[in-house]
Amino acid sequence: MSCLFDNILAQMNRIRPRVHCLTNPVTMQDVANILLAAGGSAIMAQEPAEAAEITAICQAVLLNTGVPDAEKMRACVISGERANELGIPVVLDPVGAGASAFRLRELEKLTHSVRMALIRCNQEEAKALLHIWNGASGGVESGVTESVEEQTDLARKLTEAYQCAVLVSGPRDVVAEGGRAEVLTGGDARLSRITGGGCMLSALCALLCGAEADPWEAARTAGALWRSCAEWADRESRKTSGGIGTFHMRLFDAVERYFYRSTEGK
Ligand SMILES: Nc1ncnc2c1ncn2[C@@H]1O[C@H](COP(=O)(O)OP(=O)(O)OP(=O)(O)O)[C@@H](O)[C@H]1O
Ligand SMILES: Cc1ncsc1CCO
Repeated sequence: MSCLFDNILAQMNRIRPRVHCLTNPVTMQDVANILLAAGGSAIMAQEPAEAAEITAICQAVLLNTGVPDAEKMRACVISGERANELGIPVVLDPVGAGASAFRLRELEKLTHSVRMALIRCNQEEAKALLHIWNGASGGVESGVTESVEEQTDLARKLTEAYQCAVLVSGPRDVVAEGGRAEVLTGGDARLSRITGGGCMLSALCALLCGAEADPWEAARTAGALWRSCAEWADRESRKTSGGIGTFHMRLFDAVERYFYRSTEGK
């Protein structure tokens, strides 16, 4: 499978993008480690006074709005605006967008100020961003799992509304941009039993965007390989009768295996 993605992976491993992550404390360490395992690196900085400066030394920006507060959201706008000025790709992970009015209002402000290269979200978050969600929120988990047709329709509407590539995740993922859409299958359901499965996927999308990949290519590559990683981690953990903790750890081994290439002298 990875040979399909050799060019994009070679490019990422040559550039070794540094991603400015405005992320959430729940998954911050996993996000930093998954980027290192894949071949890139992370810098987490969310003080508004330094956000623009840190953005300028990175190849991509990840705006993960889990655990939001007013100052963090201000830093997201500053970083995103600077990235737009410098032509640095911005990936949005609107964690729990449908969970509170505050989140949705702040996300509206953010998306009005910053042009995203890619939005990676679950199905409830997609509906919230489209203002078609008024059900009981699943919090940061999705409160909705649609049919493949409905999920594809959701992804198409999101790409149209936000004029960027999108990856709407769930039991299967749908990547969409402009008129095209692709469904990614496989993977392992245990990915939804650890926290941060989506946060890490968003980070991998940002990493590939930072390797000068087209956001559509970045999303379908990260999405497909992340599913392969989950399958591999599932197989490996079961060999030693490992449970969900072993699965979590094996995901990092899998990302090294599927994404990382050592480069001479490094
Ligand atoms: N039932 C499933 N089978 C296979 N893969 C799944 C399943 N559910 C989720 N995934 C995968 O898990 C990853 C996380 O997707 P999910 O939709 O759970 O994101 P999320 O809710 O934003 O996650 P988090 O907030 O925990 O970071 C994606 O790669 C997704 O495709
Ligand atoms: C559990 C949780 N709460 C806010 S962010 C987060 C991690 C999953 O996005």
